[in-house]
Amino acid sequence: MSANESENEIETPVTSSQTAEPGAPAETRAGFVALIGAPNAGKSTLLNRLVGAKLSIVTHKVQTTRAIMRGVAMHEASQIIFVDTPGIFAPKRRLDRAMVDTAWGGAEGADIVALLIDARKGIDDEIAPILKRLAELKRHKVLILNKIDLTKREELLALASRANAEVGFDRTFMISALDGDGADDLLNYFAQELPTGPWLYPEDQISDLPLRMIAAEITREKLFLRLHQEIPYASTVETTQWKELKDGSARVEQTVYVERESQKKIVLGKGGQTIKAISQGARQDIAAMAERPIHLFLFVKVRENWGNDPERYREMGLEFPR
Ligand SMILES: Nc1nc2c(ncn2[C@@H]2O[C@H](COP(=O)(O)OP(=O)(O)OP(=O)(O)O)[C@@H](O)[C@H]2O)c(=O)[nH]1
Repeated sequence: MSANESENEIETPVTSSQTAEPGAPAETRAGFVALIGAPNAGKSTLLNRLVGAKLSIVTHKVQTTRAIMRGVAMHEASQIIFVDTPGIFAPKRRLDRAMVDTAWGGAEGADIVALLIDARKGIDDEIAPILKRLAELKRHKVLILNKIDLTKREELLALASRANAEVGFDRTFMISALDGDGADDLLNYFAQELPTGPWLYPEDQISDLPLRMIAAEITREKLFLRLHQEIPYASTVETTQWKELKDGSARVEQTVYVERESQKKIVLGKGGQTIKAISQGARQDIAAMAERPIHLFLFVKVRENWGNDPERYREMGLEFPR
């Protein structure tokens, strides 16, 4: 483990304007799909199918942001970024209830909102309030009835018409996330419907992107636990490198962005003590999350006006510009 304040050895994070690389198909599309579903509706199963392996790791959710990146699917010339909006379902604790509006904010920022329903369960007490709220949401909306392998056709049709009577979805899909039935149609649809524009993430980072983001969130948490009085909320952490090493460990480089030189000094602490302690705590948690030993390198950089740069937020996929 080491903490380093030098800026020279670090890769420059790739910005979205750089991601429309030569060789990429002419008309690229990219956007956010908010996948909402009750626990056990089959979200993870569906995402694993659409995005591919490596996703299971992101079940360790970080509940501090409005929308949580769950994975990125590349399909033809489209980059489909799936986000989760935790807290929409079953807000039991008071804190959760307070988070519900925030969670819906995540859905509002997405290009497409997709509601996944376990067709066997139908519209129960959990789903009914979600439908009500979705009806008011002015967004591109999609209904996905899952587990059709366990459901009779008549029941599916009845369920589809009932849900559509309430919400008026732009499209309804009937799928089995488990055996893959209907998954390709869904992927084609998302790929076609997202707005045209450059990809938001470089292709070679996609498989470990969720890991990178959760790792950044862990370090940010350590930073704020220690320095919340001195450091403004706008400060942030980005994982700039995640490299799997042959011995099964990973080398992770992160940059802590602050707005002023004086804040950089605070983050570093006397003789680098503060950043060392932050790094140590973060390394342990990242290693536990990624289930492998981690070599963590932290850098501190001053970036003025960071908080006002919406492009930055979008690039992180966590907060949507309004
Ligand atoms: N038969 C059948 N089972 C499915 C299907 N999709 C998911 N399942 C099963 O339903 C259960 C829940 O699936 P998950 O993908 O873990 O559900 P989830 O919505 O991600 O659940 P949370 O992580 O709690 O939000 C698992 O046992 C899956 O195997 C399907 O299409 N058919």
